[in-house]
Amino acid sequence: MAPEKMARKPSASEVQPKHGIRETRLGVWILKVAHDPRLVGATGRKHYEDLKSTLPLLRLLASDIYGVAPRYFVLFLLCQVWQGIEDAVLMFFSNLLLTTVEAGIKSGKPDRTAILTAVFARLFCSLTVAFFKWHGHQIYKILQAKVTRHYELFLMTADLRQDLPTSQKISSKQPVTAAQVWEALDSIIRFLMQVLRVGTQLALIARLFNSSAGPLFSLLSIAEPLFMTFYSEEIWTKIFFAYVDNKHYERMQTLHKFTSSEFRQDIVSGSLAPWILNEFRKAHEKLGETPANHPMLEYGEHRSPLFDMIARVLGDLPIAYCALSVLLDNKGISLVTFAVVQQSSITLRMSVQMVFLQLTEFRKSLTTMRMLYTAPTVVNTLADGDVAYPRVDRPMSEKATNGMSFSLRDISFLYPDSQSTEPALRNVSLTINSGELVVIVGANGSGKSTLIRILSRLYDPDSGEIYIDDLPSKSYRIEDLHQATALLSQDTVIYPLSLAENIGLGFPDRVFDREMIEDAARDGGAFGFIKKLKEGMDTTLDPYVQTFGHNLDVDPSHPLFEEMERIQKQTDISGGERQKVVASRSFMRFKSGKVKFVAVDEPSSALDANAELKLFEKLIAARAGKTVIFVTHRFGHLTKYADRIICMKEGSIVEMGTHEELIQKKGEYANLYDIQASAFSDE
Ligand SMILES: Nc1ncnc2c1ncn2[C@@H]1O[C@H](COP(=O)(O)OP(=O)(O)OP(=O)(O)O)[C@@H](O)[C@H]1O
Repeated sequence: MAPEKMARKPSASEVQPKHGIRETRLGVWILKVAHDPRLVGATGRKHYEDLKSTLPLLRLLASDIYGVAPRYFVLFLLCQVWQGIEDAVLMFFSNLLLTTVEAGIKSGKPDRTAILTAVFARLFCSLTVAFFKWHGHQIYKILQAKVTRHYELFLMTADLRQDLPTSQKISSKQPVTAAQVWEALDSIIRFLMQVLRVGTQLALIARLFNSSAGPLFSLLSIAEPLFMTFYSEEIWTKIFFAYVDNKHYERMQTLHKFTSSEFRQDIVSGSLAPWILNEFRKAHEKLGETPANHPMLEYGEHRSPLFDMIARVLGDLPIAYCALSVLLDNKGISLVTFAVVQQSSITLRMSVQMVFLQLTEFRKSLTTMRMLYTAPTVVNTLADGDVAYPRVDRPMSEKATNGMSFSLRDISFLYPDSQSTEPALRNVSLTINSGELVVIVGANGSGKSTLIRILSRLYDPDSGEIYIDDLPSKSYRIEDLHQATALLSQDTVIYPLSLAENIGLGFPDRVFDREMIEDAARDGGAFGFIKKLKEGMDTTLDPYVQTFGHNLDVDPSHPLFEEMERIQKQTDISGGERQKVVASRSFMRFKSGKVKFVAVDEPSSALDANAELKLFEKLIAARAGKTVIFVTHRFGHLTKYADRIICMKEGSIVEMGTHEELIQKKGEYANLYDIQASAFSDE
């Protein structure tokens, strides 16, 4: 079969500007290149506006960095400015030296003082270049460390102030890292210095030419880089997107995946190899000569030779102009100046090209900086109030001293970004009295944990109202409510800190109080196993370890290999022990004396029966002055202690009452209870 011709050189007909996008087929690829606004005069104004709007940003950035490291920033800028002008200065002194020498040769009487001065000036200049280069590097490293750390803290602060629903939104994820900020800053300064370099080189050339034709010559010197920038087909300076669009090539790539080991058992047992190879061969034949080179490589190929011809001629304009100016004007310029001007024009061309190459990066860097400064402006989803909790306007004798009271009025809630069509809570109305012990039961997904999260003000309902101690929950300072809440949930999170800190952070003000921490560890059941660990309370379970080895796998008995293994070794504890550490953190929290509401959401799934019983007993013993709500699947210990049991189903409360009342009712609760009870009676 004749190979299908799917690859052709792109022709004018293939280039279809549509919404500023040019589409080109390059072999098996389709390439879509965004229209470059630099080519259109009409957008020049927009560019100017853009640039104007970046000035306040640059000013903010400069004052920020100056605030972090004033001395290093000034030194860094000085080094950068020097690097921006050093080419022009070197060229100036070269010209001075050479013209002095030339004058001496011509007159037969060299001016020793002038030549020696010019030599020393040039030497001094070269030494200054080396000095600034070395110092510039040292200063760069120090400033980089200081600025990166400053922005790391800046971004962490912006991140950690977000509440739970806000942090879960894709739009509020941190778009930049501190390292990216430094890179952006570096590229902004490099770009500005490159512009300075071009400016000083232009000024030098105009001055060297020493006539009214100087500016014209400068212009001719930059004709070639300007042309190259505006008309070149360098893909990396453009915004583009490419994708493979060739069914035969796609088929070949798909079939090639069968060489991976995950399919080997199927291929061998099913004798699929001949079929795969045959299909691959057929697709190959159909693809024919169509190239599959990366579009970045293919793109420049379709440029017309005219482009190169024009660029070459423009590149020769400066030298041609010099020569012609000698012909037209007898005085002309000296041979040395001619050579220096020629050399300068080459350097200038390269500098101008660099400016345009760095322009895209400069724009990207400005965007990074804008994103950096918008990070702290993300508005939290949960409304913050200004009433202190506990309410100071209430006499101590009132019921608030027994714990937080809640009144939920017809609340409904669907998780933000949820894919579900059903809300997690639907029209829930409920009153929980101060000091009550409530147990919530219900099937998986019935909304128990969600109710706990709403009561803990981790989320706010979409509709309905919540009153806490007779005031709308939104009127309180959210931080106060969180300090008055101890949430012990099923998601046992161990922090990458020592076990002492893991427990101590229940009450951050006393995180270094070992005695208090040990006491909390005893209540949470963690003390026994922590004591047996080699490093006890100082053990860190998931420490930050970063190692780097090279060629160590050649000899696993090498002492360095053992060293690496020793450093990488991590301690782990069982799931139940993890739960005990987290429970101990809650007991530590109680010690702050601020806790008025304890929400316990199934924290005991990995605990053995004895440990679970002890945990519940300790929690119940600590309930004085607190409202306590347990979520559980296990009927028994808790349901019998409870003042009230709430039974949930599909986001709604279906039953409420004491254990006896609900059993008599023979409804949802009795049904769930019977299923568990029958498991034991059948044995
Ligand atoms: N973070 C979340 N994002 C989106 N949907 C969620 C999220 N958490 C829970 N849901 C959904 O909300 C509903 C209620 O879940 P919830 O965790 O409150 O149930 P539950 O009764 O505690 O269940 P379980 O007994 O399994 O712990 C479920 O349909 C669940 O899929």
